[in-house]
Amino acid sequence: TRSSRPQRMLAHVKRHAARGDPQSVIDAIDYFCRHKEWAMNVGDEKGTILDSVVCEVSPGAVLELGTYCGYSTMRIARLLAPGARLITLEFNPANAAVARQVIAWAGLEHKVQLVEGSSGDLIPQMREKFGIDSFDLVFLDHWKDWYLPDTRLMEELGLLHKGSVLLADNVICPGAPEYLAYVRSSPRYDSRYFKSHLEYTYVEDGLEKSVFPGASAGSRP
Ligand SMILES: Oc1cc(-c2ccc(F)cc2)cc2nccnc12
Ligand SMILES: [Mg+2]
Repeated sequence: TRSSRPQRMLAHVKRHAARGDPQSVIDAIDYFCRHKEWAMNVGDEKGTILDSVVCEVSPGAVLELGTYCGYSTMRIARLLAPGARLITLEFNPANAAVARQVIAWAGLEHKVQLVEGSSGDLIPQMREKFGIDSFDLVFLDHWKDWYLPDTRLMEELGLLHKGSVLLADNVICPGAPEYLAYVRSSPRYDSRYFKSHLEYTYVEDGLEKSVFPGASAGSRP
């Protein structure tokens, strides 16, 4: 049967990127998506914003919702300090299989834990299964309808601490209106929009960065 786009992307990485060199893997994927086949990686333009937020937060524990082929997983993992951990959740087993190979080609598998399944099922297991107490940074890049319910779930489970940062992709295209309304209106978040473009296109899109000021904020004094 015909190969999938993620499989063709992986083949391109193996042909053009150097093992153990994350930047060359990132560059190969960007080349593939810009010149051969578009794919829904966060991309180089929004990726630069992601990089700057990761460096600013310098997180010890990161959760990524939506791995896809591992592009943003690598962008985050390559910037993590020794001992820092990135857990990435992917719903689609075929995509997860490709992502594992991409992450391994970059030599970043020791910094990343890729877990297959739905975020709604896995988020409640973070403590017991992965020994995570709370996340310093969460990158939301899965199905837009799940941004808000998953955020509420993380709040309720106490997985966000004072200063935890939520960074959400695609808040304009495809769009996450309910999520945006929530983080921008709730006294519980300081939210800021980073205007950019949909990966590899001139269509507007952007990232929303929302800092969780702490569970007490917004509740009655
Ligand atoms: O970055 C993204 C872009 C798109 C997407 C698809 C088709 C279009 F026409 C426009 C945008 C979907 C995404 N789904 C999940 C996570 N990230 C996505
Ligand atoms: Mg995206």
